[in-house]
Formats: sequence, C-alpha cells, structure tokens
Amino acid sequence: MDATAAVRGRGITKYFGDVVALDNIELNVAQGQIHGLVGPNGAGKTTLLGLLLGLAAADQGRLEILGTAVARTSPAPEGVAGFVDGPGLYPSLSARQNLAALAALRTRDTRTAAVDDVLDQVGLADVAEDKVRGFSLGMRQRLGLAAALLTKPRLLVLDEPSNGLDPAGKKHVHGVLARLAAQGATVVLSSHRMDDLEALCSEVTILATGRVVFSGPLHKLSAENRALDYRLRTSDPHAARTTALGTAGVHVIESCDAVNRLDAEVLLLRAPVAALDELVARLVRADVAVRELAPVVSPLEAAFLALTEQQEASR
Ligand SMILES: Nc1ncnc2c1ncn2[C@@H]1O[C@H](COP(=O)(O)OP(=O)(O)OP(=O)(O)O)[C@@H](O)[C@H]1O
Repeated sequence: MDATAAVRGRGITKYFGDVVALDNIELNVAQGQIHGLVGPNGAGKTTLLGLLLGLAAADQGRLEILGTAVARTSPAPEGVAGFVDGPGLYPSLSARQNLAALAALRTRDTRTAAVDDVLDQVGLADVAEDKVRGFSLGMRQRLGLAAALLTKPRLLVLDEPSNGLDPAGKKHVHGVLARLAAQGATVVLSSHRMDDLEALCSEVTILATGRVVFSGPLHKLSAENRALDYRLRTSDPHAARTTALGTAGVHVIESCDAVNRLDAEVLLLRAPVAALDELVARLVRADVAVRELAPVVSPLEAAFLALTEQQEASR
C-alpha cells in the first residue's frame, strides 16, 4: 500500500437486500487530506463512511485503512474515530460528563485536561456543565466532534458535520478540522453544502446511485471546460444583451425566474470561460462597464449537478 494513503478502497460493493448501496467504489484518500464525499440523497455516502468506521463490512472489494487491510470480521483499525447518523450521546449527562465518561471508558483516564481542551476546541466550554438534553443539533454535532477528538484520531470520519451549525459553530469546526489535517491526520466527511466542501477540502468524491462519478482535486472540477450559468450586470443592459447575442459560445438565458425578472438590469448567460472572456473584452471595447459577473452556482455545484444528473439519467 502507498505509504501516504490513509484510505484505499478497491471495488467496494455493499448490498442491502436488492439495493446496491455501493457499486464497485474506488477511493483514495492521502494522509493529511480533508476529503469530501458529496452526492444526492441515497447516493451511498453514509454507507461508505460506515465501512470506514467499521460499523459494517463490504460485501465485495478490498478496503485498507491506515495501512491495514480491513477484514469482514475485524473492527476498524486503531486511530479511526467519528460518527454517522449523529453522535451517540447521553442526554441526561452534561457535555463534560459525556466526554469524561467516554475518556474513562477508553483510557481509564478521568483527568479533565483533555476534556477541557476538546470542549474549548469546539467552542462548548461555556456550556460544559449543561445537560445534553437541552442541546441544539449544532451543539450535539460539536460535542460529537469533541468526543472523537479525545481519541486523537489519525482518521476522522464525519457524516454531515456541518448540519445545524450556526456561523460561529462552523468556524470552530472548520478550524478544528484544518488544524487536525495540518498535524497530519486525515479527515473524510460528507456534506450537502458545496460551499463547506470548497472551503475545507482539497479533494472530493462525488457519488451518485452508489457509483463514483468523480474523484480528485477540486480544481479539476472547476478547470473543466464546461459552460456555466453567470449573472451579468452592466451599465447598459440593452447593449450588453446585443453584444452577448453576437458573441460565439455565449447563450442568453431568457429567465422565467421571478427574482431575475424583477431585476431587469441582470442578464443571465450560459458560457464556457473562453467565450465569457471574449464577451467581457467586447463590452469593454463598446464602453459598457461590467459591474457584476458571477456564476449563479459555484463550479463545484455546477459539476455536481451535471455529473449526478447524467448518472441518474443513465440508470
Ligand atoms: N440499513 C439499511 N437497510 C436497507 N437499505 C439501506 C440501509 N442503509 C442504506 N440503505 C440504502 O442504501 C442506499 C444508500 O444509502 P445511504 O444512507 O448510504 O445514502 P446517503 O448518500 O448517505 O444519503 P443521504 O444524503 O440521504 O444521507 C439507499 O438506497 C438506502 O435506501
């Protein structure tokens, strides 16, 4: 196995009765990487994360985690922590008691220094003595992350860790994950939020109906020569429209969207980057000022929609 790989999956297949939840999955995650799993509902993300955590075994294929081949009967290798379907917590105990209980179970160590440190890292120090019963979803997610941190994981596996987080909570969680990765730990997480994945991950795997439709660096998705939808606001919408219609590769979208119809100054365009560059040059030559030019959805989201729609259509 490649010494720098934290996860290596080959031909991973998992069935639930007649349902093929994972279909011949290939997955490579380098050590120290934050790797995002993204895909529509039912794509297989939670199933795959569950295999990494040792909660279930693949029916076919070979999975190596932290240099160890995972056998059907063996638990996940040492150094793996995380959760799927929300963290398991005791509602009647406080945040601190939950963590102290876990620490005692795992290491027979009831000292509080490590507990205080992880509570602080996830931004829950102020509510350490509050019962988990009263915690919001975002607070539970942060406490689940704190519990995983207690084990000093070399591979952290998280199913939608951003679920329910407010901006401050998200900042804490992103900071924790980035620090972990900088220290050499590996993080594999799923999310439905493209902006989170773009902020955190260097590589992503896109799943659709149990198959990998893309896996690799984020920049490869955005660099692909695909036409995206853009909003264009200029000093002269009429001239901009005429120029756009006369520029090869640029398609003017006649919007039926109420928001854009109200904003008559905004033109919706579909174009690859090269055609867009040509349009901007023409607008400048025509003395039309470009006040806003932005993709309607991010390149990752556009790629995600295109790839997953293709896969769904070919089923
Ligand atoms: N325990 C189970 N029993 C039967 N079918 C299951 C089970 N777990 C998952 N599945 C099926 O396997 C497929 C993949 O489900 P999974 O939960 O992994 O998807 P997901 O990408 O995590 O979806 P979501 O975004 O909705 O969380 C789905 O068709 C689901 O119905």
